[in-house]
Amino acid sequence: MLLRFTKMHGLGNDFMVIDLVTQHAQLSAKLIRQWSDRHTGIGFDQLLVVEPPGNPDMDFRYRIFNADGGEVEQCGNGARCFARFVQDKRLTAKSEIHVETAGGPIILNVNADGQITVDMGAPRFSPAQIPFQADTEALTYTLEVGEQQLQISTVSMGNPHSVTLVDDLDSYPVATLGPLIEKHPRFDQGVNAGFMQLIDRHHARLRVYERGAGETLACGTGACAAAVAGIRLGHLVSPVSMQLPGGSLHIEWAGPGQPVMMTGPATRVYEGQIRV
Ligand SMILES: N[C@H](CCC[C@H](N)C(=O)O)C(=O)O
Repeated sequence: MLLRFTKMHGLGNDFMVIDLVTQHAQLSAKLIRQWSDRHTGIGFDQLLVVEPPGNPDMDFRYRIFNADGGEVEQCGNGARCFARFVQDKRLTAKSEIHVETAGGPIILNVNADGQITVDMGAPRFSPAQIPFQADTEALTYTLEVGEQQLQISTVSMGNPHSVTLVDDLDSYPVATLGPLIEKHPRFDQGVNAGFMQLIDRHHARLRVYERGAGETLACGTGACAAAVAGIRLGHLVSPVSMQLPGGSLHIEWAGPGQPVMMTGPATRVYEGQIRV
């Protein structure tokens, strides 16, 4: 059987997107790892799956799988591509789309200028919600990483994030420290390791070594987590322009209990078919 898919990206964070509303396929971690391979497969950071909603009040279910085949709770860049995809495929005529994810409900708005704004829900901070092993909740924690002691913030956007402030992002050893943080034993379910350089009160630069995918050109939930961490520490003020290697995202957060609003592009690359 041939399975139709669309290759898309959000600021270079790239995706295979499949519609399992009008198609049927049995996915496995092994098959997803084959598809994600950039030499022998399609190649992507994440696979995004569109399904009918479980909750009748929602428009769709949105499932996310990392390149390593693991299913995860949330993907911000993917959410913008999801909105573009379901409109392109005429799966909805709505411009405000309510979506259920394993990390909680999100709301996608396709704006007149073609940018997409996502209500990512409220960030969570307690160690149990990350999850992260710590005796009490704090703004920052000391994490033993190799020979170093890093100061990190932790934020859940439905998926787990650590944020480390650095002075010089370009020379920072993300390739070395990223995987050590990603699989650090204090993060029971792994973590996306963000590294942020402050520019001014409304601007910062960010690199993210993603759980299950490695360093990506952009990470939407990572941008949200870093902006929130910077605001909580008093270094940043909403709105924040978060500059990633693949481009910038506009992040707004009005404070505890409030949703994080992320705005950015979604790009179609090509339509494909693969035999399953
Ligand atoms: N690697 C992430 C999922 C993708 C997040 C990222 N691509 C985004 O845009 O938010 C995780 O394991 O939680």
